[in-house]
Amino acid sequence: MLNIFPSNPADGTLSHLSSTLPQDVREKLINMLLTCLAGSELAVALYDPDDRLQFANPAFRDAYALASDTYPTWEEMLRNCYSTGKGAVIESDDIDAWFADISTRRRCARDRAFEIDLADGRWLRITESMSPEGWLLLVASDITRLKLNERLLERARDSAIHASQIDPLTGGYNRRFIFSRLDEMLKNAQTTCTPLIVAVIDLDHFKDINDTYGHLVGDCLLQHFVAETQRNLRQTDLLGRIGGEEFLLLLPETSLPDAMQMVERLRHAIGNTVALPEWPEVRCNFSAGLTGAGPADTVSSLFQRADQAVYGAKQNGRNRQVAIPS
Ligand SMILES: Nc1nc2c(ncn2[C@@H]2O[C@H](COP(=O)(O)OP(=O)(O)OP(=O)(O)O)[C@@H](O)[C@H]2O)c(=O)[nH]1
Repeated sequence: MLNIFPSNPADGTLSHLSSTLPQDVREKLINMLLTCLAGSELAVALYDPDDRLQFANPAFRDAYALASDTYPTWEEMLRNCYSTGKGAVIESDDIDAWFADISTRRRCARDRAFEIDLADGRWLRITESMSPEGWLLLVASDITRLKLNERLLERARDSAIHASQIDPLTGGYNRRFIFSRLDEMLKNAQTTCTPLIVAVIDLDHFKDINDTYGHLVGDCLLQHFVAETQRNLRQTDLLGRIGGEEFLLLLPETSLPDAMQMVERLRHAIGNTVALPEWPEVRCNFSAGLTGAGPADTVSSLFQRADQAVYGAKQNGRNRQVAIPS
């Protein structure tokens, strides 16, 4: 059934054609249009006001897995896609609920555009135009290449973000990221008058470990420290590597005594476990310097105080913590 031109076309273009062009010229034009559509990569279809397909070119039939002699309604066509797994991909466990949702957007605007993906992996961008009588023209172009480029760009963006935040050796946060979070957390703590504890943690005698066992063993110890610490942190706490064997730990909404208890637990847990089974004698001891954020603190003053505290811990014999209140 081909019924593109109703007996009294009200569509502007068709009226124009019918009123000004002789019958034979009109037929020639229509034939030419149909020939172009038959060979076009654009998928084109026309639905009548009852949403029944009245015309579809081969590209459209191919996209929606429609046999050449079928003229289903829009809903029949999509239900067929759903049940056969061909044509348009419909990701839903409940096809009726899916139709209820999608129907709220269909035929609501004269022109609209959207994207769909097909079971064969292609992506189409569809534009719909509706005539005043409710005839719906669909034109779809293949945007698979664009989509793939978009995916590549997204992946590149994600790995750039990852690289800008993550320390490649330990997989923990890097210096830039942890300091930017410290800035945010400090502002938040000062605005909300909630406590924030900052701890600088420095592994002890790390040079000796490198010198005795080699750099790779030192690397493994750094990885072990980060993994073990992260395992012991709350979700809101953050650890970042700010130097070779130096780390910054941020503990929001924590009092200084609680933070000291937590760091002490961590120091025992890490120092008492065998980090590297091949070298059971190698232990991961650290010194820590803690301080709390005050109302007048800046990132720099806070860090300097925590750094001064860790220096005190080193001076006092290492493998311990020193706290300087805000
Ligand atoms: N394996 C390894 N070593 C590193 C890395 N970054 C820095 N280092 C080493 O860490 C060591 C730090 O030495 P020091 O600053 O003297 O500190 P320390 O030996 O731990 O001494 P204290 O801090 O005083 O206990 C140096 O030998 C650095 O080469 C790294 O990514 N991997």
